[in-house]
Amino acid sequence: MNLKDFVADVPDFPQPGIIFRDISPLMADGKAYGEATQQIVNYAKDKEVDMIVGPEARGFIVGCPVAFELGIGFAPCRKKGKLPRETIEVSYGLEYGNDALQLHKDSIKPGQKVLVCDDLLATGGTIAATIELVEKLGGEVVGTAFFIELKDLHGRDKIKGYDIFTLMEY
Ligand SMILES: O=P(O)(O)OC[C@H]1O[C@H](OP(=O)(O)OP(=O)(O)O)[C@H](O)[C@@H]1O
Ligand SMILES: Nc1ncnc2[nH]cnc12
Repeated sequence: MNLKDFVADVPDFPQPGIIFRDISPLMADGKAYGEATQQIVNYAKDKEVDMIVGPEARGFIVGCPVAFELGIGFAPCRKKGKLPRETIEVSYGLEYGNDALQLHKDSIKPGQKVLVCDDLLATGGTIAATIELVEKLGGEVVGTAFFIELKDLHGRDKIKGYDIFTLMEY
């Protein structure tokens, strides 16, 4: 199955000059979504991962089924002001704006091995901020996994030294 057939390209969304890679068609196809999830599960299997962390919102779509398949927990990394209990926070830049991400202080225990999952690696701002949050809590990031990597935006340069798994490159 060519997973790229299940990704929609939307020109000029959310602003002129951006081609938005939309994974909604992939999620709508159970077989394609399952295959994409399974490939990340296979990548994670020999890493003895304790927890999955995914940044809001599309990181939940990728990370939650991976956590379920591996039989481990998922910690949501949310945009500022959404998590109800005590948090830590990091600000970051995106392809189209700036934001801040938070994790609950008790979501990762020191020494836990964490796999960070998201739908897409663009400039790398989101993944770098998520990694920073996990490490502030004492977690060890043993890998990062994405459905899509936008090579031209050089996101991987922001997370040099971390293991990166991507299913599709553009
Ligand atoms: O590598 P970067 O340049 O940081 O871009 C990638 C991030 O951008 C998108 O999220 P967005 O912040 O648009 O939020 P959403 O998932 O809520 O749509 C995407 O889901 C990644 O998390
Ligand atoms: N080009 C893009 N398409 C989809 N999600 C994104 N997040 C950041 N850049 C993106």
